[in-house]
Amino acid sequence: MSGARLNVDARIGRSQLDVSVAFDVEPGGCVALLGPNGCGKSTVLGGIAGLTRLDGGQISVDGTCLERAGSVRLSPDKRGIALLDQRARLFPHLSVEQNLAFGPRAHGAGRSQVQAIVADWLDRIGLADRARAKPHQLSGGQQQRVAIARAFAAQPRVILLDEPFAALDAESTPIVRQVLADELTRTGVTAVLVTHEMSDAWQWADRCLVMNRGTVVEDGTPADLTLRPRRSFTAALAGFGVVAGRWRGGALDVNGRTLAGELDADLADGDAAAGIVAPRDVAAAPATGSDPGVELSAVSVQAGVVRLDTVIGLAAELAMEEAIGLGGGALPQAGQRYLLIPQRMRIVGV
Ligand SMILES: Nc1ncnc2c1ncn2[C@@H]1O[C@H](COP(=O)(O)OP(=O)(O)OP(=O)(O)O)[C@@H](O)[C@H]1O
Repeated sequence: MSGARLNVDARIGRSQLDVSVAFDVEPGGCVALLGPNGCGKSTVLGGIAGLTRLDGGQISVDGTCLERAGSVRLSPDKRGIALLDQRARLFPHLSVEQNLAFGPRAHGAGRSQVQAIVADWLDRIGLADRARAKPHQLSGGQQQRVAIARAFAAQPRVILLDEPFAALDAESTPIVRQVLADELTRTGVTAVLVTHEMSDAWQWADRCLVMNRGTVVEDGTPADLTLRPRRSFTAALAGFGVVAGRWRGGALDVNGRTLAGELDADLADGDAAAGIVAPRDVAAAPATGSDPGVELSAVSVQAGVVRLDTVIGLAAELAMEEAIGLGGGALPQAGQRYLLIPQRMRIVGV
């Protein structure tokens, strides 16, 4: 099995939103779709899988048209595309082995061949001793492993992954991630991944598309988006501090307070804007009588680095000693007020 080229040009009208995206995925590539809730990511996957009808555009795999709005429309089972989402959606009345046998049998594999494929998969997902179990007798993580195996056993040309780990607990997540990572590497299948985690994009995707209100607003490699995000949503995903305000008089106006920064977007005076700054580029000082500073919303410590988050979205990272010095002998606490001074802020569109 190896990946196919996927061409997507999908326009789908929803009551609240018009979704319109176009992108290609190289054979064996993985594109991540990121974006706020309700921006249309799952709708795009539904369009590719054939679950949602296109109102415009077309979907092709290796040059073969699967759907062209208003003319061609292949049913989901004829597309060679697997969709894996948060819920395993196994056939509830079939055992694990029968679920796994479904795809190969539909592809016309003979009895002994199907048995061999199923045995191989059971082994690979570590569930050989649960072959006869029904889905409801398995944990959520085990069901998701079976769902991954069932999807790959059908030898898809493209796999669509819609937050496949979102419903799993902390114990199952690494196991399921490993199974999926192994299969993506082994098969080289072309993939589209919907995720809310930048770390997933780093692990799997060669390209990321950030969507907002039905369209792609940012497009780049995981490194591009992490090093130089151009939208406030992407910046927040990448761990930047983000301060919302308006671009006014050549600076960012945050509730009447002015923050200086380098403009990195095409903004007109009065437009909604966001200041984004890496927390390590923000200095902190005690609030003074003349400047009450901002309220800390959270204080967290990781590997000796203290992160101060504020109610306006600005964040600072300090060495432990510095933070204790700032707090007068103890770590600063949420609810206290400090001055946070961005050294190198960029101002982007929201
Ligand atoms: N079956 C449907 N029929 C009509 N509208 C729908 C349907 N499913 C979703 N929508 C609407 O389409 C829009 C996009 O939803 P979609 O689920 O694609 O967003 P999303 O980016 O995947 O969100 P999330 O991150 O919350 O999963 C929303 O306004 C949603 O209410």
